[in-house]
Amino acid sequence: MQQEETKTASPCAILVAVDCGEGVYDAEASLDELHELLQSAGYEPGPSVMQRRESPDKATCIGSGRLEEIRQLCSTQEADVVVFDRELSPTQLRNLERELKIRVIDRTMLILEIFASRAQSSEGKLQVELAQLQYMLPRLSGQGTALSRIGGGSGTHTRGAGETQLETDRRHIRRRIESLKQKLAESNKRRQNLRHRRKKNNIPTVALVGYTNAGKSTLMNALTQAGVLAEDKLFATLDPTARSLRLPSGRHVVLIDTVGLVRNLPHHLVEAFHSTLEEAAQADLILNLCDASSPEASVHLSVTKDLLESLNCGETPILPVLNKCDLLTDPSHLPHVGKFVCISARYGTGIEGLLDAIDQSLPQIHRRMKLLIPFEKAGLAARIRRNGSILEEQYLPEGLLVRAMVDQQLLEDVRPFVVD
Ligand SMILES: Nc1nc2c(ncn2[C@@H]2O[C@H](COP(=O)(O)OP(=O)(O)OP(=O)(O)O)[C@@H](O)[C@H]2O)c(=O)[nH]1
Ligand SMILES: [Mg+2]
Repeated sequence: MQQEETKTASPCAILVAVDCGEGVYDAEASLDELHELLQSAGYEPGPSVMQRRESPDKATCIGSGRLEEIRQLCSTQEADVVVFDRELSPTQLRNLERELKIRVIDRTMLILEIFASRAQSSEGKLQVELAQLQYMLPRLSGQGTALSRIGGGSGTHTRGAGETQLETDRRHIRRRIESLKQKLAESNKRRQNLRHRRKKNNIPTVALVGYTNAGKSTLMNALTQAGVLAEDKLFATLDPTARSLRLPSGRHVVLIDTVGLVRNLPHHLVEAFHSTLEEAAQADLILNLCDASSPEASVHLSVTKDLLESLNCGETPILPVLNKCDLLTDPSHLPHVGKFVCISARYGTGIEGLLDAIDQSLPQIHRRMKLLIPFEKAGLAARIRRNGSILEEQYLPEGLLVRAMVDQQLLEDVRPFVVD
């Protein structure tokens, strides 16, 4: 008996790119990325359609000929969704869904969807929900489909006198947006307090920034496995994406993981993640991690750098870290980025070099302190002098009383001898 053909479990998507010749837009590369984004969102990418035109059609983004082609494709491919590789205006989205009688999403909605499924920390979840609601608010069609997709649920809210369902939904969303903003402001405050505490304790922060899939989390884990991750005695409450790390010099730093980037990151998302990304931009050192085996590595590095610059990273040194070097067959394919470190986070190659580079790239900070050093620890005074300076010294029966500028690297060692 012939087996009945079953449709694959993942929804099938038709990809659409409209190339209007904008300077930096590379339709092919962007479509490839859309392909990957679809896969990571759990879709099955189907055929793609590309159109070059002077400007996007105001009503439907693409021309009527291509629209017909997509309609055909949808039916032959039994597609479930059509994905546009650019942002669609509320009008375009509405018209396209009406014309194609199928779910239509744009690149931004897709990215937001991925973020929503990935967000782990409660703050991350709030940030993504805020971005989604802000994006959807003007795009509500009144049919309730958009809302139900992002978990808002439509038709369940009490309608005010004379209100249409659409108005009710909008009112509900606006209220939720306000409440999300408030919650985020609170957690932002908590984060600021943490940051101040670290500053006071002189603990430098190192931010791990980079394109999605560059290997940031793998690197975080590699550092843990290398045994260099100190248990966080110093900071009782680190947020889930920050960890304490001890460098070979003995200096402690806080390593911050950040949200993965993609080109044309939806601006709503950047806005929602502003405080997190800004924290990264304000770190003492930024590691710009990229997948060195990707032919797009240079683009990825510059997308990240541009974003950081838009966040006023100012004087913060940025160290490019080329990851996945185990996959590199031809080293001449490395992106040209000046000083950089090559590693393989997966195999732990180059991790020591990276830690040394972090040590060297961090600004050397000296701290003024008063210490009572027992005579048997006289060697410590010599080390302080070598890496910093002793401003005043006095011999007491208990030991040497000094006022000194102590190098960051020695902070741990001198801690037991600090006097107020
Ligand atoms: N071959 C190889 N694969 C690696 C290396 N580092 C990471 N990967 C793989 O790359 C993929 C992505 O790694 P992640 O650590 O999740 O990347 P990420 O930067 O945290 O990604 P996002 O969380 O999406 O921003 C995983 O499948 C890793 O196993 C490496 O050095 N070599
Ligand atoms: Mg990650």
